[in-house]
Amino acid sequence: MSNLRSTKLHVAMFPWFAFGHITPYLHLSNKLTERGHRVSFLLPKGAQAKVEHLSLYPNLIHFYPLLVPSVDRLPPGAETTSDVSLPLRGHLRVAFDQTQDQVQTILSSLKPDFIFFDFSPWMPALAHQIGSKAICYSIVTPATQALKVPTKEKPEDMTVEDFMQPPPGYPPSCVRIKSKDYEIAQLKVFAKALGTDLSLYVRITYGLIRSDALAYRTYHEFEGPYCDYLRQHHAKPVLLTGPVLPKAPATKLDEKWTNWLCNFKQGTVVYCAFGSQNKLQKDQFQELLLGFELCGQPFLVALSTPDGCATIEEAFPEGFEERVKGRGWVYGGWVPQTLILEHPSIGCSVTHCGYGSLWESLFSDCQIVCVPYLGDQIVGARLMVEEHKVAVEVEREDNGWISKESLSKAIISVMDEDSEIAGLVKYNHAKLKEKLTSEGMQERYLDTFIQNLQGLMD
Ligand SMILES: O=c1ccn([C@@H]2O[C@H](COP(=O)(O)OP(=O)(O)O[C@H]3O[C@H](CO)[C@@H](O)[C@H](O)[C@H]3O)[C@@H](O)[C@H]2O)c(=O)[nH]1
Repeated sequence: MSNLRSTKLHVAMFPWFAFGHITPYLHLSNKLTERGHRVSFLLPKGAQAKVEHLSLYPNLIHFYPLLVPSVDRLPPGAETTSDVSLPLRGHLRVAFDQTQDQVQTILSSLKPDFIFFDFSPWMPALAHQIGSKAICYSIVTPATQALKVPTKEKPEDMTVEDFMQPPPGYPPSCVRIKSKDYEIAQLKVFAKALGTDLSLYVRITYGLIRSDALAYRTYHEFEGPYCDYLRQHHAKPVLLTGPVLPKAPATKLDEKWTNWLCNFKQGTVVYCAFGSQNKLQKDQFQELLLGFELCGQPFLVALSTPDGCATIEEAFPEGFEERVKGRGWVYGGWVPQTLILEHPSIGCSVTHCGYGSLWESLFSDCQIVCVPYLGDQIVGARLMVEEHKVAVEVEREDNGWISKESLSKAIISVMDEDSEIAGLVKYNHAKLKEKLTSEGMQERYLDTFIQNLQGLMD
């Protein structure tokens, strides 16, 4: 064992061509190289310049740029999901698969000990051919994958109806997909083949089935039963890295934000952001703003400009700016979320429950309101609301619409100090946060993760 522990690993990373995937893979790479291991990182050529500043150990993290082939209907030069609208994502996956020859040439010469991948079901065969182990490293909550383990011989045969029922042996849990039109529509997106491409479900599931081990960015203390269920169902090791959030930036929150936030009492400002991918329709955007207005609290909302509008101001509801002057700020760009969540005036995080934002909200002292959009975000919200009871979820209408009353009601329910639910989620959140932020926990998880990898080596 002591020999194994001193073995320095060489890990290759090949995440899906999306910054939401590349970034967490890079955060893990930093943690591996901090311990003296070596990382070879394969990514689209143009993406390298956008992320290499995140690499903390440039002497141990080596980037290998890939040329993303031009594929029918893909805009020229498209490399990542940021360059491609939702309906064309299937074509990007085709281009992603067509990098296989380049990937094979690079990996065959590197012969890493491990290859981490998520969306390339062909990777395990390639890895085994060159004597590497294939680790399916998922950047979303494992509870999502536990709910959707294939219960038919072929993942292709799974239907949306199959996903509505938890699979046999699924942990006793309230984490479920609800039979509402909106949630069913999200499942359909996941299960439907796009153009010539496999469905996302089939693509991911074959990766899970063929890999040597599964890895997740979570703690057993947060969603242990789902990890255990996956281990049992797939009959292979399930390794946990912990959330691996990057260290808070050394910089302080800019005056632009602090000057405004300082106008408000401690714990009163509602912060809202929906991650890197969500673009709302103008009518839903306006309704949400009216919901913030209605809740009566000060608010800082960072959302992208809705579809079809040139500026964020153009999308404001009639008279909104005047009415909320001095207590509401709607910002149409990128904000320093982790620093904002730490500001003492912030008292509530209204989040889409992307896995990164979910962890950041959990590690803050804010009350949490969940507004999930995509499949894994819905499951993440259920974990927070139904399982751990640390948050509330905004009620949607069957078709997915969120009314101003519904948003405002959810915010008031956690911000009104006299409300029973506010006290309950605050108490549970504080208890869970204490458990998840105990001294040295993240580093211990990473040490164990690496030992487990070393144990997988022949
Ligand atoms: O104005 C902003 C908005 C976001 N962030 C940061 O950007 C990251 C966003 O990550 P995440 O919360 O995971 O959201 P998305 O990028 O939208 O998430 C995509 O990737 C996630 C996995 O990482 C999935 O769970 C989601 O479904 C998928 O939409 C977080 O660290 C935020 O702190 C900012 O700093 N400023």
